[in-house]
Amino acid sequence: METELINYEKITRRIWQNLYKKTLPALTEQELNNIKSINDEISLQDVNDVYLPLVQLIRIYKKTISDLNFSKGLFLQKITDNQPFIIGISGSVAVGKSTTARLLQLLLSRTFKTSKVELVTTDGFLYSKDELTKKGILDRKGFPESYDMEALISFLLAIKSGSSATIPVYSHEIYDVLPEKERIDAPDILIVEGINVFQTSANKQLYINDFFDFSIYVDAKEHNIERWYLERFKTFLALAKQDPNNYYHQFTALSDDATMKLAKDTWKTVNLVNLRNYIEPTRSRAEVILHKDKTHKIDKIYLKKY
Ligand SMILES: Nc1ncnc2c1ncn2[C@@H]1O[C@H](COP(=O)(O)OP(=O)(O)O)[C@@H](O)[C@H]1O
Ligand SMILES: CC(C)(COP(=O)(O)O)[C@@H](O)C(=O)NCCC(=O)O
Repeated sequence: METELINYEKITRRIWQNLYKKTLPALTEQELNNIKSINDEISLQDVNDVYLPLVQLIRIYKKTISDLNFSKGLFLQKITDNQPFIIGISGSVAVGKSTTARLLQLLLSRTFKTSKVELVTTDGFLYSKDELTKKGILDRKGFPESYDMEALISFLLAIKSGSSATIPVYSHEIYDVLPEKERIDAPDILIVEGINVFQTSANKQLYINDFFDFSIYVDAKEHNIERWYLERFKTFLALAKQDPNNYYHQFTALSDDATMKLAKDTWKTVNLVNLRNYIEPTRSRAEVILHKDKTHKIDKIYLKKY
């Protein structure tokens, strides 16, 4: 990885944690509880050492972009509307994108108290199971062709121009897109999380990246991500045990060995192939790469130099 990332400043955790000048007040008990409710295994040390400096860096980007837009307006002799600040988060299936995104949403809401911070995941833009079946790509779920990228771009266009918009919602429980949509009220800050957010759209006129004011890639070694995928699979099965409507319910009758074999096969033939061919190649589009060790602890941070 080192040789590929020559345009990044590599920052050790020890250096990074000292970049935070403690201008934000310490987290309250209530805020710590809220963070724990996102994922009770989350390390609060990571929140202090890694996420608070990250929020401070985002604050710098936000201010710089807002100043630039103001100056552009002066140049054009036009009053420009305040555009929402959009953050993209990518990385492998099961690397911890949603956990990172939800934590960031909470920390940004706390930092920008008067701002509305919304979070969307691109899973909702997957074609439905019926559509994937019709296209003959049901076994390609998560690959670029399985997403309606045009719809994702239309959504981002609406939000960037200050409008509200609706998004389709994906459910891991039913393993499909839900019939009802979710309304996203014009936010001040939007976080867009998904494996495909640094990929190009089919018509290539607009890149999703063009909408991002800040971007993060969550990274880890393949064998660690595989383990997290298998552990999450087991959690999904445990939750599905009492619920026959849950997609994972069908696997709860299988032996432990058989379920683990199934999950390992899915990882190897679908998600790992996707990671190597389509997700990891987009890593260098991120401003910041957060690298996690085997315990989910962030051990290295890379910040784009140019
Ligand atoms: N910081 C973290 N600390 C502990 N466990 C985590 C952390 N981030 C993710 N996980 C666990 O790793 C698995 C994958 O995380 P998730 O956020 O669902 O990944 P993604 O959205 O990338 O698919 C889940 O089981 C989650 O509980
Ligand atoms: C819906 C997904 C493409 C998106 O992944 P996420 O990062 O949200 O976990 C993925 O979870 C998935 O379903 N992959 C297809 C193969 C599998 O069942 O894991």
